[in-house]
Formats: sequence, structure tokens, C-alpha cells
Amino acid sequence: MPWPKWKRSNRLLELPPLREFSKMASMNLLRACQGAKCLFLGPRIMSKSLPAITQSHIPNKQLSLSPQHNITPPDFLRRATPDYFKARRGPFTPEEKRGDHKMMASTHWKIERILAISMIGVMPAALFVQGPIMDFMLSTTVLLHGFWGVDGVLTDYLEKFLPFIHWPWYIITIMGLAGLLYFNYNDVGVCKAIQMVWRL
Ligand code: HEM
Repeated sequence: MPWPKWKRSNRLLELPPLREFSKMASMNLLRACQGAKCLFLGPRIMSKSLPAITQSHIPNKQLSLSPQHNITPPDFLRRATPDYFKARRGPFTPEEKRGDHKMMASTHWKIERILAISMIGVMPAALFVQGPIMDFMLSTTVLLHGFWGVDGVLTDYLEKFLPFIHWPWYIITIMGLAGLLYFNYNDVGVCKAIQMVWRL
């Protein structure tokens, strides 16, 4: 149905389209944040952090010492610079995006989310329907979700400094899974156990 005449001449319709409007708003917000940073943190910190932001397209190895001259410093010197401890912002090659996994990171991400969404159903269902199948579903979904969650944190924050860090986590997870399965087979099972804890 066409707009009535008075609405077409309404001032509201003369505003820029929503996309332009949000672009302007975010630019202003960014400017305001930079201003606040200068005010509270002082210009020294700003002048230190700004190059890192503007040069985020340069790979870490080149960023670390002399980005202008494109010099790649020796490894021990690279590790001694603060840039080594900064998060890498890309750009990432397809090989890097894939990592050394068997599947694309995006596929893995989707599976993680499907599992997390399925937990929204499994968790309340476990309160009403109990039995070995529900015990198994609750144990495996929560364990796998927790495993991937912590594994992601280790990858993001620790792997760079402690490359072996995943192995203790794999061992803990396998032991946890074995413990949960043992408990489900030989005892009341996780659903009943949670109910019993809450009844205390
Ligand atoms: C129905 C319940 C739950 C839902 C829907 C859920 C959903 C999610 C989602 C979507 C993320 C990813 C967040 C992100 O990448 O920014 C996440 C992260 C995580 N979840 Fe859950 N979760 C649930 C329960 C649990 C439970 C019970 C545990 C403990 C075993 C847990 C442990 C974690 C951990 C360790 C992370 C990683 C945190 C991080 O990356 O900083 N979650 N969860």
C-alpha cells in the first residue's frame, strides 16, 4: 500500500538511511573513545598503541622491529619485543585459517555452536526425562562443550608460550569422560545425581 501524502513529506523520511546513520554514529563513538583514551591514558600510550592498530595488516614477524624497512629480526630478538606478546590480527593465509586440523575452522565453529544450542534442550530435558540415554547425552554434550571451550582459550592465550599445553587438557578430558561413563554405568547416573544434590 503506498504511503499517504503527508507521510512522504514528513521530516522523518528525510533522515539519511539507517546504514548511513549507524556508520556516522559508530565513527563518532570511535572518535569519542580515542578522545577519552588520550584524556585518561595520556598521549604516550596512544602514540604507542596507534601504530599497532594502523599497521595491523602487516604480519607479526615484520611488525616486531622495523615495519618501515621490512626487516625480519632473528627469532630470539623477536621474542624479546612486546609485539611478540600482542594478538595477531591477520591477514591470515588459508593454511593458517585451517590450522593443523582436519577440518576448516569455520566448520568446527559451526559444530561447536550446534552442540551449544542442543544443550539448551538437553539440560532442561534432563530434569524431566531420566535414564541411561539422557545420562549419556548430558555427560557427553557438557563435557565436549567444556572441552572445546577451554581448548579454545588455551589456543588463544597459552599455546604460543606453552606449545604442549593441549596435552594435559586432553588427558584431563579423557579421564573426565571415563569417570562420567563409569559413574553412569555403575551408579545412579548424572541426572539422578544432580537431582539428589539439589534435594539436599
Ligand atoms: C545450555 C548451556 C550452555 C550454552 C548455550 C553455552 C553456550 C556457549 C557458547 C555459545 C560459547 C561460545 C562463546 C564465544 O565463543 O564467545 C560458550 C563458551 C564456553 N562455554 Fe558454554 N554454554 C553452556 C553451558 C556451559 C557449561 C555447563 C560449561 C561448563 C562445562 C560451559 C563452558 C564453556 C567454556 C569453557 C567456554 C569458552 C569460554 C571462552 O571462550 O572464553 N558452557 N558456551
